[in-house]
Parts: sequence; structure tokens; C-alpha cells
Amino acid sequence: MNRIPSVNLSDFISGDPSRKQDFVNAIGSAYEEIGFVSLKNHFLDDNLVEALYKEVKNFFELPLSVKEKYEIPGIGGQRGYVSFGKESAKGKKEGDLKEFWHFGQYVENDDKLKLEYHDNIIVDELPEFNTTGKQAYKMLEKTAKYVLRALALHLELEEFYFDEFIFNGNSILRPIHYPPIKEEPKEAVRAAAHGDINLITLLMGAQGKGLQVQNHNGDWIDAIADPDELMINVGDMLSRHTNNRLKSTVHRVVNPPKELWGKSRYSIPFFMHPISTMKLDVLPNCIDAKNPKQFEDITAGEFLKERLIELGLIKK
Ligand SMILES: O=C(O)CCC(=O)C(=O)O
Ligand SMILES: [Fe+2]
Repeated sequence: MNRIPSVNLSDFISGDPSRKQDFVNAIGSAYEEIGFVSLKNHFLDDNLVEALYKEVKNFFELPLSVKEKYEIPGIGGQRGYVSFGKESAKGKKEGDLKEFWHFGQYVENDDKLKLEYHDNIIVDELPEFNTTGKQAYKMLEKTAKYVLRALALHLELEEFYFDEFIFNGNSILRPIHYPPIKEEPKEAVRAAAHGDINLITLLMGAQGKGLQVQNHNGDWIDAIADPDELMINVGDMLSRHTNNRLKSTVHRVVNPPKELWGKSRYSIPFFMHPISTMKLDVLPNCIDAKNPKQFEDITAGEFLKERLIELGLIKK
């Protein structure tokens, strides 16, 4: 496969059973093959997208001394600011050429999870950064819920199978700034090759070149979305749960050609995580004689912890 297939969420929610089934088939087969689709008719309207980019740019343009007030030690970067070069892909020494921010869950009616998650960090200088981030978080979470319903049907599970695991889940919205490149980077790239940790990722900002996905032949193909589309991919948690029937495909963000070094890149992934107690044990209907069980039983919370250690964000 040399291009990322495009699907339209309005087919799934149209109320027309055959359009709904077509959506399920299209996203299901794309995820069994390349692990990525671009999605039209998500729940973020143009005004919200524009407002979010404006606030995100305002934030990253603040002086480093201000941004550093929001970098909280000891929480593995799970909320607030993570400064340039801190995160490296699993197995890489060099830090990625990026700084980022994390908005986390806005817990409703559940004191236990309120205690488990760190509170969101409030940026005093930019009141609308906080409110716009929350609105985008909610709309991306809603979009992700429908995508997971379609995947549940594809996997012959009950349509609402994932709903209880994602309600008040540990999802993260991560605006990323890749600053202009000032000198020849030795080994480092904007984001080194990696698979995402979570169930699915919904990415805003894949409109220009930069993001690349590795296909079955080992070739890197450009993943470029239309202006009104989100790029959505399978993460390692979902790949584990489905015994690798749905593919968590390795992807990266390459450095631009030299004439474009002066330009920043902004992208905003939403990493859909379940609650930490969700069991990621391989689903029984994804195991057969040809596909024996490939992964040990593990909960989402245990898996996340392992991976944050590997990324250099928390210590053992
Ligand atoms: O910046 C991008 O386009 C993708 C970033 C990414 O893959 C990630 O943060 O996991
Ligand atoms: Fe990623």
C-alpha cells in the first residue's frame, strides 16, 4: 500500500445500515493493512481548529522562562510542558527535536480517577489556551469514541465494547512545536521512528509533508491529510489487544529540506488511552491455529508505565 486511505465518519453515523457497514469495512481493512486512515467529518469545526492553533502558537512563543514554570518534575510529563529534546523514541539516545504540552482528562463524577490523574496545568498568561484545549480535547474524544465503535463491530465485538474503558480514560492531547532547525542535526530528527503507545491516535496537522509511515515493504510513504481531515492510526495497546490483527505502524517526522529549516512545524495528536484497569489481554476471537497468542496479559496502566520508562519520561 502506497497511500493512506480516506474514510468519512458521516457514513458511520448516517443511520443507513449499508453506509455504516461500508465505513466499518473500509477502516477495518485499512487498519489490518497499513494501520492509518485519514478521516473526514470529525467533530472539530474549522473555528475550533483555528482557535486552537492560535493558542498553541501563542503558548510556544512565550519566553522559555515562562514555559518552564509549567514543566512539573516527577510526573513523567503527563501534564503541562515538556521542554525541547526531553523525549526520545524507544531505543534511541538522541532526543527528538520538539517541545510539547499535555492536556489530560477532565474527570467527571469519579473521585477515584480524579486522585489517580494529575490535575491539568493552567497557563495564567493565556486564559483561552486552557479553555480551547479543553474544547478540542472533548471533540477529539467524541470522534475517537465513534471510531472505536466502528472497530468493535469490525472485530465482531458488541458496538459499545470500548465505551466503558474510555469514559474518563487517561487520554492526552499533545500540541507539539518542532522549532526552526538552526544547525545540521547530527542524528536527531523531529520525531524518530516509533509506534504510538495508546489505543488510537487522532492527529491534527498532517497537512504538509513531514509525517511518514512505513509500509509492509519497508518503504517510507508520506502521510498527508486533506485540510478537513484528521490522520488516525492504531497504537500498540490496540494492536496487542487484537493479537496484531490491527496494525500499529511505525511512523516518524523527518526533518524538512534545508530551504525549509527556518519554518516551525505544529502538530496536535490526541492519544486515546483507556482507564488504567482495562485489560489488554489478547481477545479470544483474535487467536486461532494460524495466529497463536503473541502477547502476555497486561493492563493498560502497567503497559503505559513500561513505555514511559523506555521513552525517558519516568524513572524505574
Ligand atoms: O508530528 C506529527 O505529525 C506526528 C507526531 C507523532 O507521531 C507522535 O507524537 O506520536
Ligand atoms: Fe506517533
